[in-house]
Amino acid sequence: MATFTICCLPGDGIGPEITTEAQNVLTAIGRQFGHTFTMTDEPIGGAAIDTHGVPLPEATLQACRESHAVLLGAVGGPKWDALETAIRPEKGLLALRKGLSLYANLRPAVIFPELKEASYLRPDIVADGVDVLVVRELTGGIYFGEPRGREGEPGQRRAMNTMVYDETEVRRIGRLAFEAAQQRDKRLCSVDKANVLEVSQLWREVMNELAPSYPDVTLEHMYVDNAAMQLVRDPKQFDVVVTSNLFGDILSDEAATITGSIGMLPSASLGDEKPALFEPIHGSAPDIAGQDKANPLATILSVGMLLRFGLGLEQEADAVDAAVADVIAQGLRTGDIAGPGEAVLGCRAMGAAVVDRLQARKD
Ligand SMILES: NC(=O)c1ccc[n+]([C@@H]2O[C@H](COP(=O)([O-])OP(=O)(O)OC[C@H]3O[C@@H](n4cnc5c(N)ncnc54)[C@H](O)[C@@H]3O)[C@@H](O)[C@H]2O)c1
Ligand SMILES: CC(C)[C@H](C(=O)O)[C@@H](O)C(=O)O
Ligand SMILES: [Mg+2]
Repeated sequence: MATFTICCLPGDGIGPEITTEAQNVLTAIGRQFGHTFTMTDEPIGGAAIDTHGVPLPEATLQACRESHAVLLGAVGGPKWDALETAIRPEKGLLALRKGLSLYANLRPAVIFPELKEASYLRPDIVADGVDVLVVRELTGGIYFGEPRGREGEPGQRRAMNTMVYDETEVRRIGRLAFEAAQQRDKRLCSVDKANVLEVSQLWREVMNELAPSYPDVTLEHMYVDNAAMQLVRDPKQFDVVVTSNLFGDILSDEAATITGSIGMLPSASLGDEKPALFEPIHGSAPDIAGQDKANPLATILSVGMLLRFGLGLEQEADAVDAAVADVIAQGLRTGDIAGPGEAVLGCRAMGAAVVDRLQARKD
């Protein structure tokens, strides 16, 4: 029994809707296991631009630093699309990840047995299940490299981003990925573009240097273009995938096709220090915002990761994962994972169903 401070950042679009459901699950876990989760909502993204003029107010970053873990909904949306890059809502999220030194983003793509029909992949491909962990480097690469910006001459606009990795940055994400593979099926695939990019050649060298320290793990390398194809052609060949910031962003959205919906993919962003950050991999889904249509399960599964990786509460995390598995097994579906003719629940009803299952499992 303990008291934990959780800094919640609902953000924009569907962010507040899915965060509310995740907070209800956390409260239910607290009731069940005798913990107190003190949750405070802080502004980030477009919502913070509207109220504070910046996407990551200093007070938000400070509140995150003073918490045991951070739970984020999503940021961004058309309302802020015309803003210059420096103050776009997404900038706040990137500054938060960098500000908390969260260099490792774990994105598990697991197919629930009852959702095989919802998968975009052929039935024979997902028949035996799929379980891939994408380990995405999160605070380096082309997202943060210098120089960046706009230059050029009249009549010829030019823009620039730079992909940079230090060996230290590659080594620390590599270690984490090897260790993750040791806990799983002991297969690590490092994804790069070493046939073209210097940065990828360094990435590959460092991964190869690490390999002898993990003799139980099989390391292979794959070019990102091939990896994008193999992920949907034969996802079972992958156990843990480690890759750079941009490649990981793209491949993890692609991995969502395996599970049936991006609304099912949670994530944990970890550094060497606490607090860590937990968020669904999807965005603010402006097309369905405010309509009670969003799937809250990616955010609820992120609460599971928060309990496991952020607070070290394994049993509590297992309870969340089991409750989500139960509602899926019961046939409860939001619109994004519903098959033809299946009844569709809203975001609130799906969140409430998970809370009910937690209660039922306890009784
Ligand atoms: N971590 C984040 O906060 C994050 C991540 C990705 C995109 N974004 C931002 O979100 C905004 C919209 O981006 P986008 O449209 O490219 O990506 P998106 O992930 O928001 O939406 C892509 C598609 O997936 C659907 N979708 C997403 N989450 C869903 C859920 N929980 N339930 C059901 N359907 C869901 C949407 O309705 C949409 O059709 C942009 O401003 C983008 O920069 C933020
Ligand atoms: C919103 C954007 C900055 C973000 C990213 O690219 O990291 C998002 O796509 C994600 O996957 O979390
Ligand atoms: Mg993304």
